[in-house]
Formats: sequence, structure tokens, C-alpha cells
Amino acid sequence: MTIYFYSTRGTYGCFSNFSPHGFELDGIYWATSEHYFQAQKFAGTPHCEQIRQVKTPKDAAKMGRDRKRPLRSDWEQVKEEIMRKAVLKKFQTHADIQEVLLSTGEEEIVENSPIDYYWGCGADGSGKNRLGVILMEVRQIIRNNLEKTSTSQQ
Ligand SMILES: Nc1nc(O)c(N)c(N[C@@H]2O[C@H](COP(=O)(O)O)[C@@H](O)[C@H]2O)n1
Repeated sequence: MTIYFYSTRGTYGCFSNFSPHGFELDGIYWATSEHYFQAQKFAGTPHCEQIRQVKTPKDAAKMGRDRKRPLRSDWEQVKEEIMRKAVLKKFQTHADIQEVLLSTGEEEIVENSPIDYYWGCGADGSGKNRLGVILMEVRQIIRNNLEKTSTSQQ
């Protein structure tokens, strides 16, 4: 059965980039994967650190989407890899939510966003659901790593 998530509430609320699961990445602490993702739109500029320091993921998203800030020119090429890197680190850092992700088995995971047709499925389900796809990829990466570790211990 397909697993839908959107808000940070409920069993699968941890799949949202707004969930309060911080991690260290690129040598520094990020309060949420949304903070990391939005800040990378301005990597190498002071905007990146400004976004890292805001209190809530909602504020980070607002700042990251504000086009008065100059978006890096390669953003379209790098955004998926950045999202994957952040989501992987988040689930590698927190054992409790890693368990939730692994507990979904082979089920499809869908970000049920009524407004986002790229990262989510959009209001009519026709969206690309790229965040859901990345969560499924991260699930597989973590599984493969766990398998490697247990094989090397035998
Ligand atoms: N809560 C919420 N509001 C929106 O308007 C959204 N687009 C989403 N989706 C999440 O937004 C992040 C990426 O946004 P941009 O590419 O900067 O527009 C990502 O975390 C999506 O899951 N959520």
C-alpha cells in the first residue's frame, strides 16, 4: 500500500524535510534537511550561512525561494544530488527514523503535496514525486550498507 506523507505529524512525518532531525554535513550542523537543501542554493555565499542559522525550516524555505537572492547557476543540475545527500545523512544519523524508513519494506513512498509537482505528487497525483523517489533510494542505500556490514562480520 502506498505510503503518503506531507506534514511532520504522524508515523511518517519524519519523511518531511521539515521534521526536526538535525545532522552534521560538510563539517557543520544543520537543524533540518530543509535548512541544508535551501542553503545549498547559495553555496559559497553569505546567504548559505544566513539560511543555516534561521530558526525554522519554514523560514529556511521562505529565504531559499526568495528570488531576490541569486540562485546558483547550476542549481537544476545539482539539486537532486543535494537532496539525496541531505536525506541520506538525516536517516543515517537517527536510528529511530531509520527504522521507520526500513519498516516501509518495498512500499511506494509519496510526498502528498497539493502544491509541489516536482518534489511531491501535486494536487492531482501527476507530479514527479522526486522526494518520495529519493526516500526510496535512501532506503535501499541504507539496506545495502547494513547488509555489507553484517556480511563483513561473518
Ligand atoms: N510545505 C511545502 N510547501 C511547498 O510550497 C513545497 N514546495 C513543499 N515541498 C518541499 O519543498 C522543498 C523544496 O522546495 P523548493 O524546491 O525550494 O520549492 C522540499 O523539501 C519539498 O519536499 N513543501
